[in-house]
Amino acid sequence: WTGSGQNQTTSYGSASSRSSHLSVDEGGRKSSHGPVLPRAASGDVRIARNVTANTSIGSPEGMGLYTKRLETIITMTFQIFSTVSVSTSSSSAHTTSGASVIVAVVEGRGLARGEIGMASINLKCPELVLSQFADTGTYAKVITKIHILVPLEILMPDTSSEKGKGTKLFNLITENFPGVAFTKIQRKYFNERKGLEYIQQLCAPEFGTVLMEVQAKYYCLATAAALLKYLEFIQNSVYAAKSLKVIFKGSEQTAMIDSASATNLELVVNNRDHRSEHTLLGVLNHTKTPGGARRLRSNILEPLLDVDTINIRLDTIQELLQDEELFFGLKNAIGHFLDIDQLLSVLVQIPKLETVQVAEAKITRVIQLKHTLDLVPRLRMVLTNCNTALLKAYSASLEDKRFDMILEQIKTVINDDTTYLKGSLNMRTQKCYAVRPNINEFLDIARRAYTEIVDDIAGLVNQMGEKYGLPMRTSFSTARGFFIQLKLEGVVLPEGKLPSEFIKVTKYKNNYGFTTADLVKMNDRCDEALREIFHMSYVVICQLLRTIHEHIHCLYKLSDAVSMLDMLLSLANACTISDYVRPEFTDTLAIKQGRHPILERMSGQQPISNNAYISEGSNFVIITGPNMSGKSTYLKQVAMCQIMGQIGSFVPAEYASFRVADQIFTRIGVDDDFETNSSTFMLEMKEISYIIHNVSDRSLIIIDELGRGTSAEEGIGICHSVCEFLLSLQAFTLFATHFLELCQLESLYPNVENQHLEVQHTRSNDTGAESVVYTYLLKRGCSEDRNYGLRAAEMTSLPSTIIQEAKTVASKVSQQLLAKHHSDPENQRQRAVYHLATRLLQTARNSRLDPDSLRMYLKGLRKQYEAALQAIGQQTSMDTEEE
Ligand SMILES: Nc1ncnc2c1ncn2[C@@H]1O[C@H](COP(=O)(O)OP(=O)(O)OP(=O)(O)O)[C@@H](O)[C@H]1O
Repeated sequence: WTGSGQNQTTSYGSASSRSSHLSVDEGGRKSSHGPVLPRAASGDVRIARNVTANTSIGSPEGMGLYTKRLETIITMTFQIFSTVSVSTSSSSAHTTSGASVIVAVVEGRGLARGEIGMASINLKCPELVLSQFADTGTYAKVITKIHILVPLEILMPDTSSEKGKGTKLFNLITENFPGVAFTKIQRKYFNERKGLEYIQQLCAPEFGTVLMEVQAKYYCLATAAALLKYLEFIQNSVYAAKSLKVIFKGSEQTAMIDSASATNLELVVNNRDHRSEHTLLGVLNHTKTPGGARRLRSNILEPLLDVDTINIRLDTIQELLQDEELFFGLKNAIGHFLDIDQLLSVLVQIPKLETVQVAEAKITRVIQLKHTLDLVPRLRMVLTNCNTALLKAYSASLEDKRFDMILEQIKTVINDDTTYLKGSLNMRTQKCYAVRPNINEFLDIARRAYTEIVDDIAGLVNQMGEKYGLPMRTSFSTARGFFIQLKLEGVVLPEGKLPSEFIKVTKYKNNYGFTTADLVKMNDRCDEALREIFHMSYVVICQLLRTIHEHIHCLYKLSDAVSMLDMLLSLANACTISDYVRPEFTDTLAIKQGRHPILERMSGQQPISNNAYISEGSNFVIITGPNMSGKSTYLKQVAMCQIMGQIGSFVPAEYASFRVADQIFTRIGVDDDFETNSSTFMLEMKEISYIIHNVSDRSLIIIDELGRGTSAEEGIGICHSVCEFLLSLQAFTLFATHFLELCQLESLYPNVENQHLEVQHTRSNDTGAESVVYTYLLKRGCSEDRNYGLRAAEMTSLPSTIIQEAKTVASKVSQQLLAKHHSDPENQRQRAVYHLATRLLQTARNSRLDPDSLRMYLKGLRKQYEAALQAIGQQTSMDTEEE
C-alpha cells in the first residue's frame, strides 16, 4: 500500500462535476451547498415517459428514440457498476468468510519491546477499539486478542519485517493466522500524533472520555492512525466528524482464554464439524439479533472479571425468569430489531465515490433507521416496570428525547407506511416510494413512469399468456429483474416446446423461467427509471441526514441496550430449556451435581452429574480412571461451568460457586496417532510451556493426559515435574492422567486430592467374559483400575498369551520406575522441605488457632520434618523450639 490512492476511480463523469451532482457530506465538512439535481437528468425522465406513452413498445422507431435519449445515462451507469466491482473486488474473497474486522498491531522498540498497541474496527460496526498492554515473550495476549477478533486483515509496520527477517511478533502473527490477509504499512503512518488528531476529530461526544484514557498511550494511537488512514483508502469513504464510537479495552477487564483452550473446549466452534451447534455458544445462543449473537460470542471468549458486573447480569436473568410477561414482552420487542451496528456503520460513513449502489444503500439505511426507531416506544413500554438495576438503566437510556426527535424529522420526508420488509421486490418498492410525494416534482414524475412501466410489463405478460394460451406469471428476482414464469403442471406446450420468442430459458423442477426481447427492453427502462428515482430520493435523503446527523449517536445507546438485552434473554432462555442454577462468587470452586452443558443438549437426556470442589487448601485435583470413563468430559464440564458463571449465566448444576479466574488454560490430549506422534509430543510440550510461562495464582488450569506422546517413563517424569511446578502456585488445577503413579503426590503434598471416575466390572456367568460398565461417577481416591490399556486390549481379539506377557512387563516397569523415583535422596529431601513449607504457608494463611494450639501444631510439623530427613540420613538443623 502506497497511500497514494492511485486505484481510486471516478464515476458520474469527471471528478470535478461530481460534487455538484450529488452532495453527500452529511457532516457538512466539505460542502455547504445543498444538493442540486441536474436539469438535464430530470428532463430525460420526462422525455422518456413521453416516448413510452406515445410509442408502442418494441416498435423500432420508439425504441430507437428512447435508446438514443438514454444512451448517455446507460453508459454512465455501466461505468458506475463496473467501477463498483473494481473497487470492491479486493475484499470480496473475505466477505464470503464473514470476517469483517481489520486490525493494526505495533510493538514498541528498544526498551519498550513487549509493549503492544492495537486498534481494530469492524467494517460492519462503527466502533474503533483501542488497546495497549505489556505482553510476555510468548505474545500470548496479542495472539489471543487477534484470534478473538477473527480478522479479515492484519496491518503491521513495514519495519516489523525487513530484508526477509521478521521480528518475533511478526513471525508469530503470520504463523498463527496463515489464512488472513496481511498488509505491511510504512512505519510513518503509525503516527501517534495523527492518531490523537483522528480520535479528536471522529469520536462521538458520548465517548469523549476515551481521549483521557488514550492520550498518553502512544502505541495504540499510532495503530489508530494507520488503521483509519488505511480504511479511508480501501473503503473509499471517510467517517463523518464526531461519529465514531471509540473505546479503550485494556487486558485487565476480562479473563483470558487462549485460542488453543477455546478450541479444546469447543466454546464457539465444534472441532469435528464447523457447522455444528454442539458448542457452548450453540447451547446458549437463542439470540434474535446479529448484535446479540456477536455479544454472546465475544463474552464467551472473554468472560468478565468484575463480580459486581456479573451479579448485575445474574439479577437481570433472575428477574426475566421470574416475570414471564417481561420475558416474552422483551423477546417479542427485541426480535424485530435489525443489525443496528451495521446500520450505524453506513450512516456515519461519507463515501468518496457516489454511485447508484451508494444511493440505494443510503435509502435502505434510512428506511431501516425509521423501522428501528419505530420499535423504540414498544421496547420502552416493556421495560417500564422492571426492577433490577441493569433493566432500569436501559429503560432510562431509552428515554433519550433524540429517538423521537429523529423519527419526527424522518417522517417529514419519508412516508409513514414505508417500512423495512424482507424480499428484494418488496424492498425495491419500499425504496421507490420512500420519499413523500410533493417534495420533488421530478421524483413524482419518475415514480409515475416507473409504475406505468411495471403495469406495462404486467400487461405484456398477460398478452403473451393469451397469445399462446399458457398460464404465465410475472416474477421478479434481483439478478434477472422482471421475467416470466410458467408452471408445467397440466400444460401442453404448442409443438411440445416453448415458442422461440422466449429466450434465456431456465428450468427448475416443474417451473420454466424465461423472458422476451421486449421484456428485456422494458426491464432496462424500468431499471433506468428506478435509478432516476434512487438518484433523486438520495438527494432528498442526504438533506434529511444532514439535519439528523448530529443526533444519531443515540443509536449507539440503542445498539448497546438491544444487544445486551438480547444476550441476557438468550441466557435466560437457556435456563428454561434445562435446569440451571444461579452461581455465587467466593474463594472456592464448588459445583454440586454439575453437568456438561453440550453433552446434555446433545444426548437429549440428563448426563450423569458430578460434584467439583477446589479450594485454596486443596487446589490440585488429580483425576484418574480408565479410557472412556468420562475424565475429559468432566474436566471440560468444570471449565465450561466456570466460563458460563463468569459471563453472568446460570449454570447446569444444583449449586455452583466459583472463584473468579483471570485466565483459563487447557491442555487436552489429542487422540493417539502413531504417524504424528512426535509432533503430538511437541504440541503437548508447547502447550504446557505456554501455561507455565503465563499462569497466575488466580488461573484455572485443566490438563488432560499430559505425556501421552512419549514413553511412559518420560511421560511420568514430565507429569511429575509439571505437577510440582503447578503445586507451588495457588492456581486451581484439574489434572487427569493415566499414570496412576502420580496419585502418590497426594501423600506428599497437602494441597493435592485424588479423585477417580468409577467403572464396574462384571463377569458373565455363561461365558466368563468380563465386561465394563461406565458409571461416569466421580469418587474419592485413585482409580483401582490399573493397566486399563491392557484391559481394553483384552476386549479385542489379541491372543491371551500376548496380553499376559504385556501385563507382566508393565507391572515390572511400573515398580522399577516408582522405586527409582522414591529412592533418590535428593527427591525425598526436596519433598520433605516442600511439604513443610506448604503446610507452614497454609497455616499462616488460614490459621485462626490460638497461640498455644498453633505452637503445638508447629511442633508436630517439625517432628514430621525431622523424621522425614532422618529417614534419608540427613541432618536436621532445627535444634531449638524457637527455630
Ligand atoms: N457424565 C457423563 N454422563 C454421560 N455420559 C458421559 C459422561 N461423561 C462421559 N460420557 C460419555 O463417555 C464418553 C467418553 O468420555 P470421555 O472422552 O470424557 O472419557 P475419557 O475418560 O476422557 O476417555 P479417554 O481416556 O479415552 O480419553 C463420552 O463421549 C460421553 O458420551
